Amino acid sequence: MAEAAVPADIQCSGVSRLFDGSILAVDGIDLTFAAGRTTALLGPSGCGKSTLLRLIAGLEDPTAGQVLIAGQPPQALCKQGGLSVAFQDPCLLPWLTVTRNVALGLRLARQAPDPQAVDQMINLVGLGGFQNARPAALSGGMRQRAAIARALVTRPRVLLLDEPFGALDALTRRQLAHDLPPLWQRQQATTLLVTHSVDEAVMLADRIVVLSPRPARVMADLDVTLPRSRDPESAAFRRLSAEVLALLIRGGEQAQALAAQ
Ligand SMILES: Nc1ncnc2c1ncn2[C@@H]1O[C@H](COP(=O)(O)OP(=O)(O)OP(=O)(O)O)[C@@H](O)[C@H]1O
Repeated sequence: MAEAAVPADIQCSGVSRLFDGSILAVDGIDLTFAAGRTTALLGPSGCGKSTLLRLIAGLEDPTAGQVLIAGQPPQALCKQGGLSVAFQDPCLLPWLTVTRNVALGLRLARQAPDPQAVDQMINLVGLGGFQNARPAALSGGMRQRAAIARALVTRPRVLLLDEPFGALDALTRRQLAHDLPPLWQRQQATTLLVTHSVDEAVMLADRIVVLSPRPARVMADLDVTLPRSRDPESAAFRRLSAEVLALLIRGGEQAQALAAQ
């Protein structure tokens, strides 16, 4: 199995999304995500993070502005099987084994069957020995490992992750956040990670974009220059975490002050 796909940059120009004529979820986002980098999107609950990710995935259309991936609309990359999405809910088909659930990723991306790649990916995510298990026989963390395997087996150029570890207990979350990111970093997919966890963002991302309370606007955009193999106990890590947390809190306070006017 080839390790890396050809990366693709993502360009959001003036992207807005209005729901039901009055709920502005995303407002005029101008962001470029460089090919092959991992960006964490952070923001308060309900601010529009998932909407922005869905717009980039081509699952929603913007009401203004446009999203281009490698110069094309997202739907073009989807049709070529170059874009994978993983959500908080692993969305496995309960009647299929792990192997067939992961192989489904290739089918949905219109790629040729590749049993060897499927088996290799299952082993890489740490599910070796569970190829014939059905989702009901797996723990929550194992199901999420299978979902990530399904997303990565296609070697996507763009990987969109919406709180992939969000529904897991703290220990499992930590374990998966340790085990799985090296796999997508090795594939060099352009990765966007929506998360509520400041520490997860600082641990995994090359860049952190902090969004304002709804409607989502870019409030801060930081490069994470800490070397890889980051130590969450180090002074530099703690300093950056505190800085990002302060930005989030400040954004929430500003929104409250505006609402009270
Ligand atoms: N299909 C829809 N129809 C109407 N409103 C919607 C729709 N999808 C999202 N919204 C609204 O848009 C806003 C942003 O929602 P979104 O799910 O993008 O936020 P989020 O930041 O991902 O939230 P959370 O962190 O809690 O998952 C919310 O007010 C939500 O109710």
